[in-house]
Order: sequence, then structure tokens, then C-alpha cells
Amino acid sequence: MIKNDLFLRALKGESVERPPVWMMRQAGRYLPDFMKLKEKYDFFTRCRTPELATEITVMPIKQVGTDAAILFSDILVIPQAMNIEVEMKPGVGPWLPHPIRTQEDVDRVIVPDIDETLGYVMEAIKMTKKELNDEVPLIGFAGSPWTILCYAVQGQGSKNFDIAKKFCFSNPVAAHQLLQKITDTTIAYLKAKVAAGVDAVQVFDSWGGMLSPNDYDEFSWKYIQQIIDALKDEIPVIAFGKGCWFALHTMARSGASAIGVDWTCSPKNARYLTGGQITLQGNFDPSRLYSPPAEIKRMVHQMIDEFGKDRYIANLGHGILPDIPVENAIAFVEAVKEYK
Ligand SMILES: Cc1c2[nH]c(c1CCC(=O)O)Cc1[nH]c(c(CCC(=O)O)c1C)Cc1[nH]c(c(CCC(=O)O)c1C)Cc1[nH]c(c(C)c1CCC(=O)O)C2
Repeated sequence: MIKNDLFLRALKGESVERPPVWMMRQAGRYLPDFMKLKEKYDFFTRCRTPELATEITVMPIKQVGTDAAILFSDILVIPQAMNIEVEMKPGVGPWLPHPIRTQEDVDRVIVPDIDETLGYVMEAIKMTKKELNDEVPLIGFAGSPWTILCYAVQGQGSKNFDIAKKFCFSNPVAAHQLLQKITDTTIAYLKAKVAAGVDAVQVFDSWGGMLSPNDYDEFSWKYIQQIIDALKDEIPVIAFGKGCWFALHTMARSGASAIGVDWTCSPKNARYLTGGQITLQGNFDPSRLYSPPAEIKRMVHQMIDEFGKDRYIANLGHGILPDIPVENAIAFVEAVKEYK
């Protein structure tokens, strides 16, 4: 039994005293204690060392007071396990020295044994669950197959992922093979996370909004739906797509327990597009955490009024930015806790 089960109750659609709150990318990034660890250990060492991953995962619970923890890791551990080299270059971000560009490249991508390649993630989950001591639930996550393809093909972050789109539209057969391999790996990975003890999972489709609605169905949603179908009877699934308001109607009928929305869609419109029944999560503009704490609190209360306190998980509309003052992150969380 989890002591603070607001998040799990909201996922079930139960009525709650106040909405639960957590922040996407809350583990690491803006916390001074995280910065100290960052100086000592490179990124994938932090991911692969269960003691470090655990320490970073619980930081925001202790220091900011969120109602759920999200495991410190990265969506790019999946391509790594699939035989695609991924580096994290300080100041640059993800860097893939041999991006996928041809059918032959796709043929070399493997669907790995999860325990062999990603066992360290399961160790981190078990250690984190012990450390959390059932105070709050633990969220596991994966990137959407499309978002992983974006990095695997582009080879690095991008404003428009033009090379990834060119690959999909000029070589759709190879693209779909790659997407299916990523999907199969992701399903096995998330099932292993469930077995290791996570209480919910979120699929991040960070770059779904790069696609037209039709291409979104074909290259992204189809695969997210497979993941939801495979997981939904075992664990609550949250589907988050950045810039994917056009797909909210479809997402709401997918079997996911909650749908994440970004700040470009108003709460009212998000409720309308999803039919008013499903739990929604979001959608504070991460940049609005630069506002003074009093203004953050006013805006958070307005956001909750607009979404309604039930079937709602307060969150940002995308990840917290690295230079947000900790006091402002705390003000965001406190505002939700003070909501009456
Ligand atoms: C697209 C994406 C990535 N990673 C992730 C996404 C989807 C969510 C989103 O859209 O923001 C997801 C992610 N990445 C990380 C987490 C762990 C949990 C958390 O932060 O709350 C999660 C949930 C750690 C991380 N992943 C990364 C860092 C920063 C690098 C470092 O700490 O050395 C952290 C804390 C590196 C990373 N990883 C990625 C990028 C683009 C970068 C570089 C830019 C940056 O986010 O700082 C890929």
C-alpha cells in the first residue's frame, strides 16, 4: 500500500481531496544537489549506477515535495540496448555517431534481451522502491517509438527532425521495420519495469507534434497504441504527446489511464477533445516557472479551476527547464497542495 496514493487514485478517475502533482523531468536538471553529482559522474554512469539513479530519483520528493517519483534514466537507453551507439555530449545533448539511414542499418538493429542489456534499470527500480518506502508511487517511462526513431535517424536533437522525416517518407518500409523493432523492445522493457515494481508508466512522444495528423497516425500513434494494448491490463499508462492536441480524441479512446497535454491546448479544449471522462495531465508552460512565486501560484489555481480537481494530475506541459530556481518549482507544487 502506497501512503500518498493521490496520483494512483487520479489515474483511476476517483474523486480526490486535491489533484496530485509531479513535474516532467523533475529528477535532475535544476536541482543543485544534482548539479554536484553531474560534475562527478557522466550521464550514462548516473543512469547505470543504481545508487546514483536512486539518489537522483528521490531528490525531488524530499526537496520539492511532489506526489510521485519518476525514475532517473533516459529514453535513449532503449536505442543503446538495440545496438545503436548513443553518447551524451555535455552542452550538446544526445549524439549518435552512427545514425540509422539505410535498410542495412535497420537490419543491424536488434531486439535485445532486456535483462542482459537493461538489467541496471530494474536494479535501480528495486533500490528506489526500497528508498521510497511506499511514501509515493514510482513512475517508469519510455520514449514513443517515433521519438526514439527521431534520435536514431537524425543522430542528435533537432528543431524539425528533417532527416528523420526524410527517412520515413522516402523509405517507409525500412522506417516501419525500425519502428516495430523499437516497439517490441519497448513493450518488453516496460513489462520488465512493471515486474521490478513501478506503479505507473508514461510514454513520452516528445516529437509527435512534428508530424501531420495523418502521418502521426501512421508513424507514431499506431505504435503507441500497441504499447498501451500490451500494458494497460497490468498497469496504468499515461500517454504524453507534445504538440499532439490533434490526436487527443484518439488518445482518449486508447485504453490509456491518462493523457498528457502541453500548454498550447487550453484545459477546456483538452476536456472537449477527450470527451470529458478521462484523466488529463499537464499543462503549465515550463517557461512560466520563471514568473515570481506569487504569480505562479495564481496561475496554478486558475489551471486547476479550468481542468477541475478530479480526473486531473497537475504537471507541466513539458519538462522543467534547467535554470528554473528551486523556489519556483516548490511554489508550483505548493500551489497545488494549497488548492481548495
Ligand atoms: C526527448 C527526451 C530525452 N530524454 C527524455 C525525453 C522525453 C521527455 C522530454 O521531451 O523532455 C526523458 C528523460 N530524460 C531524463 C529523464 C529522467 C527523469 C527526469 O528527469 O525526471 C527523463 C524522463 C534524464 C535526463 N536526460 C538528459 C539529462 C541532462 C543531461 C545530464 O544530466 O548530463 C537528464 C537529466 C539528457 C537528454 N536526454 C534527451 C535530451 C534531448 C537530452 C539533452 C537535453 C536535456 O534534457 O538536458 C532525450
